[in-house]
Amino acid sequence: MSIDEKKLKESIRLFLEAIGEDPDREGLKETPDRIVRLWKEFKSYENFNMTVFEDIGNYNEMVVVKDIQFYSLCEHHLLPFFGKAHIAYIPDGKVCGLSKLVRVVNKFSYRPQVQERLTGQIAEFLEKELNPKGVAVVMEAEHLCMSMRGVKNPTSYTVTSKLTGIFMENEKTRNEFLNLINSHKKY
Ligand SMILES: Nc1nc2c(ncn2[C@@H]2O[C@H](COP(=O)(O)OP(=O)(O)OP(=O)(O)O)[C@@H](O)[C@H]2O)c(=O)[nH]1
Repeated sequence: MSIDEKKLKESIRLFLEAIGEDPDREGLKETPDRIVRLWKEFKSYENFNMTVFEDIGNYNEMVVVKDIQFYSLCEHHLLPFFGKAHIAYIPDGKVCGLSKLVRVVNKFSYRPQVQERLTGQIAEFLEKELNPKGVAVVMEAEHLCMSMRGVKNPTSYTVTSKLTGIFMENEKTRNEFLNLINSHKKY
């Protein structure tokens, strides 16, 4: 669904009034339009071409893209949660463009979310698009709803994971993935 610009602008005005602000004051009068632009940008991450390649020689080992910075919004407070995603899969005859793994993360991140669902959606999408031997997704994130309000605990972070196929079945494969994402070497 696309953004209902009129409704969004009206609701931002109402929201500002409800928290005791004057939506017509200098600093706020453009805010409804800015928020419309922001949500249009977020929506734009939903669609992209999942380029895949089948000419990959005999490559049938793990592909890992780690430390993917992501930003999402907790659906309970609409405050950001953000951190790093690590994705691996073992191809079965085809791979995707590496940037597409980042695009998949963005596709599901830029919407009201919970971290557990987000992690699962990324893994399910890759399963569907690549039919690999298995997918592993680990996400580590700080939730501002726990840092800047409520329990006010900025040192804690949340780790979620979704493993499918060979990553679930084979301990050696799972450990290889965990070792790769936990090594701090860049090259
Ligand atoms: N699997 C794999 N993909 C690569 C490698 N080097 C570059 N790529 C990816 O090749 C893909 C080409 O995808 P296209 O959709 O044709 O190109 P694009 O529109 O420029 O893609 P974006 O980078 O997503 O903007 C990109 O996802 C690159 O990240 C590589 O060594 N292995």
